[in-house]
Amino acid sequence: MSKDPLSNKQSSPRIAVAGAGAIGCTLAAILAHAGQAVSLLARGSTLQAIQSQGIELRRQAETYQVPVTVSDDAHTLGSQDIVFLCAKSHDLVGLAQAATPLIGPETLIVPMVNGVPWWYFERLPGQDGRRVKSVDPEGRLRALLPSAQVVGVVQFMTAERVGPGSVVSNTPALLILGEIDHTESQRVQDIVDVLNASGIESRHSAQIRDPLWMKIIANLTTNPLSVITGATLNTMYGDPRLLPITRKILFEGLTLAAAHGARIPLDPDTIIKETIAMGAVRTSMLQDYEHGNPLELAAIGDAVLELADAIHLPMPTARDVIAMAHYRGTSQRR
Ligand SMILES: NC(=O)C1=CN([C@@H]2O[C@H](COP(=O)(O)OP(=O)(O)OC[C@H]3O[C@@H](n4cnc5c(N)ncnc54)[C@H](OP(=O)(O)O)[C@@H]3O)[C@@H](O)[C@H]2O)C=CC1
Ligand SMILES: CC(C)(CO)C(=O)C(=O)O
Repeated sequence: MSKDPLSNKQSSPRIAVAGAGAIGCTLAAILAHAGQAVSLLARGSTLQAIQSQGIELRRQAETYQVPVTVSDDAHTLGSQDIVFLCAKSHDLVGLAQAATPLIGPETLIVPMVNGVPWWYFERLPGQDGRRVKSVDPEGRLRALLPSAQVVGVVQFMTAERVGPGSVVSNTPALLILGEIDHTESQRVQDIVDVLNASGIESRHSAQIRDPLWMKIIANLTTNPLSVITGATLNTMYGDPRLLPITRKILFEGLTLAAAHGARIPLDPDTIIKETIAMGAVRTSMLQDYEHGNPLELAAIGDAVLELADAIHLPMPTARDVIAMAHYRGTSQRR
C-alpha cells in the first residue's frame, strides 16, 4: 500500500459515508452540497427517503435538500478512497461487514464513533496487541478494519435525526483527525483539506489520543447522566443539583486521562463554561433512550471503567451513574 494514497490524485477523492443516521446524513449532505463525490450506504426507510428526496439537512436557520448517490448494496458503490463509518459503537461490526466492498487495500477508514475506540491500543508503542474488550470482545473489528488503514477522528459536533434521511445539526462542527500511531501524514492532511474545503472545520493532530480523551470525558460526564435525568448539556453542567455530580465524574475522567498521558488543554472550569455554552443539546444517548434504541454504554461507559480497572482507579461516581444508565436502558427494553 502506498503511504499516502490520496496525495497524487488529480480528481476529488471518492468518499463513502456508511450509516445514514444523524452524523452520517449531516456529513454526507455537507460534503455533497460542497460538490464532493459522495456515496451513502443506507438501508430501509432511510434509503427510500433519500432515494426519493435526497437528504434534508437543517442547519443554522437554513434547510438544504441535497441529492446524493445512495444504496444499500456496497458492491454497487465500489471501492473508495475514504470511508467514514457512522454508527453507534455496538453496531460497528454489522456496519463494517456491510461496508466491506467499499474498502480496498488503500482505502482510508475513518470511524466516526464516540467512546473508547477498538483501536485505542493499536499501533501505540509498548501497548500494541492489547484489546479494549468492552468494545471489541471477540476481536472482530480488529479483523475487519486493518489498523494501518484506520485514521482516528474526534468529532465535536451534534446532530439529531428527525425522520428518515432528515437531520438537524445546529452547533458548529469541528473534526480532529490523526494517525493512530501519532505520526503526521500527507494522507491525513488530504482528508483534512477535503473537509475544510467542504466547510467542515477540521484539524490534523499528531497526538490524536489527546483530543480523544477530551471527547471521552465529554461523553462520560453527560451521556449516561442524561439518560437518568433527561437533562440537556447546559443543564447537566449548569443546574446546582446536577453540577456536583458532573464535576465529580469530570475529575475522575481527567485523572484517568492523565494516567494515560493525555494532555487536556482546558481546565475544569473552562470545560464547564464551554459545555454550558453549547446550550440545550440532547445527547445522542438521550435521543437513543427516548427512541427505545440500545444505549452506547459499552464504548462510552464500560470501556472507560475497563481502562480504569486496569490501573486500579476506582471512579466511584462514574461507575454508579453508568450502572443506573444501564438499568434505565435495559428496564425500558424489557
Ligand atoms: N448524534 C450526535 O449528536 C453525535 C453522535 N456522535 C457519535 O457518532 C456516532 C454515530 O452516531 P449517530 O449518527 O447519532 O447514530 P444514529 O443511530 O443516528 O445513526 C447510525 C446509523 O447507522 C445505521 N446502521 C447501523 N448498522 C448498520 C448496518 N449494518 N448497515 C447499514 N446501516 C447501519 C443505522 O441505520 P438504521 O437507522 O436503519 O438503524 C443508522 O442510520 C455514534 O458513536 C455517536 O455517539 C458523536 C457526536 C455527536
Ligand atoms: C453532544 C455530545 C458531546 C454530548 O456528550 C455528544 O458527543 C453526544 O451527544 O454523543
